Amino acid sequence: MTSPTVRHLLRLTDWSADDVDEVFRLAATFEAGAGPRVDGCAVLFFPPSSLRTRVSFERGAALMGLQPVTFPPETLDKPEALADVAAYLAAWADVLVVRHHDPAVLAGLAAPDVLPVVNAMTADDHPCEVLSDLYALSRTADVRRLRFLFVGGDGNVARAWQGAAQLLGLDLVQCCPADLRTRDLPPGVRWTDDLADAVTRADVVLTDAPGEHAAVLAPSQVTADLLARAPEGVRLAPCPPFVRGREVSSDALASAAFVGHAFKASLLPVQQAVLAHCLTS
Ligand SMILES: NC(=O)NCCC[C@H](N)C(=O)O
Repeated sequence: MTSPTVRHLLRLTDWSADDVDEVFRLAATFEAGAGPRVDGCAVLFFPPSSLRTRVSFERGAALMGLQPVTFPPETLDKPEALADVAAYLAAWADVLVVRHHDPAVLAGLAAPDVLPVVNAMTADDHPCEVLSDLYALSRTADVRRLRFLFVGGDGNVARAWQGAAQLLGLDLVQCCPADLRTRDLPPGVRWTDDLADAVTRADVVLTDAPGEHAAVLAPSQVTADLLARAPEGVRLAPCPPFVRGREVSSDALASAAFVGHAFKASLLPVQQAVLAHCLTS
């Protein structure tokens, strides 16, 4: 349970739909160059492999008045209690943005409620990524009326979409072989292994890197032929880093359905909005 005075973003299901609406409202103001200014310091933890989320958090923080100070996540892997780390950092920092594989590290930093902790990806969640895609979609559609098809097995991006579906009542189907599916799907989220059928009812097709399951997921590659079976106007938003010829084909990425590059531009205003929302609680 978090204190009412410190708002964290550890997982989307800790938030309310009103929080998401407020983040989208704030994101629109940041996009228009009129977002609130929040002077202070954001301490970020990112591995060297991070690209998009790190650039957009660092740039976004700087633009809104927060000085970004970035460390590798291993900085948090010392025997020192995470509550002590948070208590010391709170003297100079206003918010922590953390990418770390272990969600317990984020929970440990958040537990003393001395400053907000924002999840920039763990092994089992990625809320900012999904908020960004939903914001991009919300600019032209009512996301609650769209049908989402996640093509891929259990994982952090799958679970982030499932959390969003649970919170916002989204129509979401996971499509993958049975033994890769998420076991504890939230109420309302469905599973199928029939991709050719499921795509006929998909307005938004989502993917994630297959990790160690590339071979078994190869038949689930999203191709232009597959997308041709989808309703008109279908959008393909693969989670980067995607690989042509693995979870998506080159012709799918060259098709009009592909919105990936354009959608990720929203990481900047959405993450600024998340920071502002957490800092103004
Ligand atoms: N765009 C990103 O922030 N990357 C998401 C990578 C998700 C992938 N399942 C991973 O854990 O590396």
